[in-house]
Amino acid sequence: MVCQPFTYTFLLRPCFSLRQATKTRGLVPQFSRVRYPSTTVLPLHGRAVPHYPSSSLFALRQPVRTFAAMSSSTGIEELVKRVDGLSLDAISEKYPNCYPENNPFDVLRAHLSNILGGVTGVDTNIIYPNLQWTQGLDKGDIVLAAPSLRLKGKKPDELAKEWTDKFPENDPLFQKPVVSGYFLSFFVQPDPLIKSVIPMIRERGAEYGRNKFLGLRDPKDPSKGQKRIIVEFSSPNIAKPFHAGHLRSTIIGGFLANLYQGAGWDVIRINYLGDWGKQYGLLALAFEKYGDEEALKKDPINHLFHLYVRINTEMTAEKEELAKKKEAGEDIAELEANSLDEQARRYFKKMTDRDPAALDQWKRFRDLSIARYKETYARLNIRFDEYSGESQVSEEAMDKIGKEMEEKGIAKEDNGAMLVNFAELVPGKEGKRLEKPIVRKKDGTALYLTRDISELLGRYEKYKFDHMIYVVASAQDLHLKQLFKIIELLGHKDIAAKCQHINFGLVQGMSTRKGTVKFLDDILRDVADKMHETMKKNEDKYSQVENPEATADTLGISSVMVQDMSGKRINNYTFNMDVMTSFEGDTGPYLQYAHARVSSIRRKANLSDEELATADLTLLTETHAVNIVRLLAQWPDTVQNTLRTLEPTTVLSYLFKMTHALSSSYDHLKVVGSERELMKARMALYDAAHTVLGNGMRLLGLSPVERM
Ligand SMILES: NC(=[NH2+])NCCC[C@H](N)C(=O)O
Repeated sequence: MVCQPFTYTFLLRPCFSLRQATKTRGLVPQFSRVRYPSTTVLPLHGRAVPHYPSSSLFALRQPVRTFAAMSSSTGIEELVKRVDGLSLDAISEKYPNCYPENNPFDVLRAHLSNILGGVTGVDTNIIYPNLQWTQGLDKGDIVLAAPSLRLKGKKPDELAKEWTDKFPENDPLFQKPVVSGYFLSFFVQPDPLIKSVIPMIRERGAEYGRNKFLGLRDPKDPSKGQKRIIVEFSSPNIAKPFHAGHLRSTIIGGFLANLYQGAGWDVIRINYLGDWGKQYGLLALAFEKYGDEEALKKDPINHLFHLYVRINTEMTAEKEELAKKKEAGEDIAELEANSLDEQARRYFKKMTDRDPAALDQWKRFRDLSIARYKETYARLNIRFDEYSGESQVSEEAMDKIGKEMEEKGIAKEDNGAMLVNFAELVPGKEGKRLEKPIVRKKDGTALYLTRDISELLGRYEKYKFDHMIYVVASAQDLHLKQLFKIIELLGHKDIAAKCQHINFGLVQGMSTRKGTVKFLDDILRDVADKMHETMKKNEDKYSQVENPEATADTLGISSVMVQDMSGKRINNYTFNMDVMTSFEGDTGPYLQYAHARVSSIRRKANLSDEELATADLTLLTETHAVNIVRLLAQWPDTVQNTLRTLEPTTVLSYLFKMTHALSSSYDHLKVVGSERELMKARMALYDAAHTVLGNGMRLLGLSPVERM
């Protein structure tokens, strides 16, 4: 299997090499292309006094006010108002793709750029995208690599020192930078950060981390509506096992759909079932022979699978038999004409000819299977807007496209079949790499690729999407490349450009305890059982859990999902039930435990919302408390960065950083047993952490548990 190289040069990492430093273009996704004229900033003993021209462009840009009006922003105002002349509107006017109402780091970067503009003499819009994340809190909150500003003449180390000396002594938001080589590390002043971030999280709740403006068609004018994205994922094949590839597609696709939804896109989730082809003719035959109505209704997925396996075994035996006879010189023409293979072909022909009885039968299989899939997806917090599938692609549409491909010289006849010889159509190596796929068989039937071509264009007709993501294993890299290229060759370069294949590696060593058949339900049941056993080991705790089965189920699902999301998508990983269900290490159960623990502190503290809202946050002075807040402040930026990496691990690594900071803080920041005011302040902090952990877990598709 050919794996695609991983294309993201940096994820959460700051630029620690010069090459990276000069290559990376900042942390904010460049969704909107609006660029604003650079403005004059006069640093005045740490007070940046921005000058904003009132050009007609700004007169047009009303949304800033709309943004502020749409979100209650008292928390973030706490941060902004510390700096004279700084305001939310001023920040979003000056810096592109900046949403300070949603993101404390946008405020911090804007203010820091304003200061550094004066200190370095470099345009603030060049500085802003070069302000990077740090590798850890000990390295600061923001880092700047001096060479990234591309000033000629002086050595980067010297520049870094010079800038540090010039940096204002008493800046309200930043301490003096720390220099190491040519890196300047900036540490945020704790007080304004704590007083803004905790209230901000309280105000925004589940919205903290979301940014509805990113998905607007025109960020300047919300009335123009949202951008639309189709996420196609899961896409199992009826009557065949739901294998690891489908599981990964389901997990990653569900996450991506949530991610875009949180960014304000109009998200359409499509499940493109494998439900068409000769094998479904064979399945129908099997049902005629051995089908059992009761069994079908009770467990359609398993029943159909067993029929499918049985008839396939028979068919293979029959084929061998025929081959032997043929070798022995017997005339097998008649036998062949009545073979299972031939019967299946004829049955499928009836289906494509829309024979009502044949179609009815097949539709029943499909509907019953979908009903069952839906139950399983619900356990994973997933629902689809559309169950599409290979069967839903119309023969007429495919005929039409087939003719068009022929007319345009894209598909050519070859031995009765139609194929696309990419080597003749696309110059260079790419043409060769795309190979020579068939789009019509000799007998006139369409193929997987043919159906995908029609389906893609049909979806565009129907949804006019701005973007479409296919979450499919990297084993199908070639298939999707061929698909997108054909769309392009058909003259739809614009549509092809909107399509993206999100691929992923293999899962190794996955089999259920009872056998090797890997239906999603079986996998989840096995993991839940295992989780249940683990829970039972701690008798004390176990006796306190109200509904251990349900909790074990949720924990089991979290185990599978977290293991899947731990590495980069393209990496293969080994399905290891012992590792994933352990409470040690960065696992699903550990993440759930961290969340439940904060809930339990809140229950024990027994403080009202009112008490938390009015807590005196100046009492949070310990390094542990400050560090938790620094991490909490990163959450919206992490989500925004995830829109660029499209990697669940970007979110997951953040969440684990958060859980580690929490677990090391408990001894230092006791809630129960502390003096009342301190108790309130600390609980307000932990409550904010609870919100952010929950938001992150839900974004990944997990169901956070309050007790376990
Ligand atoms: N549009 C697509 N081809 N999506 C992927 C479908 C995956 C296919 N059902 C399989 O199991 O391999």
